[in-house]
Amino acid sequence: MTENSTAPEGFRAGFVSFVGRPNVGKSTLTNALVGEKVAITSSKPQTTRRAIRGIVHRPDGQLVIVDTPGMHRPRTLLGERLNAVVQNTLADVDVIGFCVPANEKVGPGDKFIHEQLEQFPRARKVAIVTKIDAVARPVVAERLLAVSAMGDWEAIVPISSTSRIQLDVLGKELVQLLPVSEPLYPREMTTEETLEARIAELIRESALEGVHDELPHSLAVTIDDIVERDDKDLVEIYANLFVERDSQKGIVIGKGGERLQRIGAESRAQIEPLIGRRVFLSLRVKIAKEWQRDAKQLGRLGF
Ligand SMILES: Nc1nc2c(ncn2[C@@H]2O[C@H](COP(=O)(O)OP(=O)(O)OP(=O)(O)O)[C@@H](O)[C@H]2O)c(=O)[nH]1
Repeated sequence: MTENSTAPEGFRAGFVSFVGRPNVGKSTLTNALVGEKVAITSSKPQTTRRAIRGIVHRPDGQLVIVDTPGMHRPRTLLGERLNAVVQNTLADVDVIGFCVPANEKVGPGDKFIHEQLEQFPRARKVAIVTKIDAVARPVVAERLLAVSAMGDWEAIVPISSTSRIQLDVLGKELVQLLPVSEPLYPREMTTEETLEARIAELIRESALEGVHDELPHSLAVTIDDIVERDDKDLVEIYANLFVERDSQKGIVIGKGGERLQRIGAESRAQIEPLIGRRVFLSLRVKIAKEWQRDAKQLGRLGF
């Protein structure tokens, strides 16, 4: 601590990343800890695309959460880029929270990811058993044992993000493993992402709601323009929804444009509180063929 320090003695700050198979609840956990909607959650796997930072301000420390996409074996170029993001992120964090869901057995997918963690010796490892609200206590105990048998952990913490069980305990455990440091970010900050990126993600989340199969990987949102009107208390947002195929375009738009309208209404309801203004939202659905495999297209869509 420096002479001018405003942080209390022993204050800690640093970077934490949650890893685990798709759908184990990493984004939901980030949101629950940060207390503001920052990462995409969806009932469909592999929807988190970007390293998003959520910042948890606690009296004892500051946790900067880097939310990584699910680690998986690359199949497309997009998959490879996601994994590159994961690699770069994990090489740099102080703590890795390895998440396994209480409502599924620890399996080969979990073991694969656990093995990858050896590449990051710098980070201290904590095991987190998520979704404990979804199972009976003996099942939680079984999972804790299985995780404990996998290796050495600084701590093993069972939690539920949706029922808010043990979140404070987890926060405390994570902070204790961070270096003693001044806060890294100002108090009022909860995320480092740009407003534009957050808006695009809210739209993407609404567009994915209730649709199935490979649509999650085949949907990208770009923002063309954000216009603040002088004559009214209104912000105009022009966004594009990119899909790969005609059939997917149909899914997004829905019968008579019904689904697209709902996507617009739902996104707007979330964007308005975010920017504190009334919003006019224009959504256009476009096809970018095979964009997942095309490096040029990926660059254009911001990956
Ligand atoms: N019952 C229960 N469900 C949860 C909990 N946390 C998350 N879920 C659900 O699990 C699903 C996946 O959650 P996400 O947070 O999107 O999972 P993720 O690990 O970030 O997924 P990817 O982005 O695909 O890597 C969602 O349907 C959540 O509502 C929990 O504590 N309890």
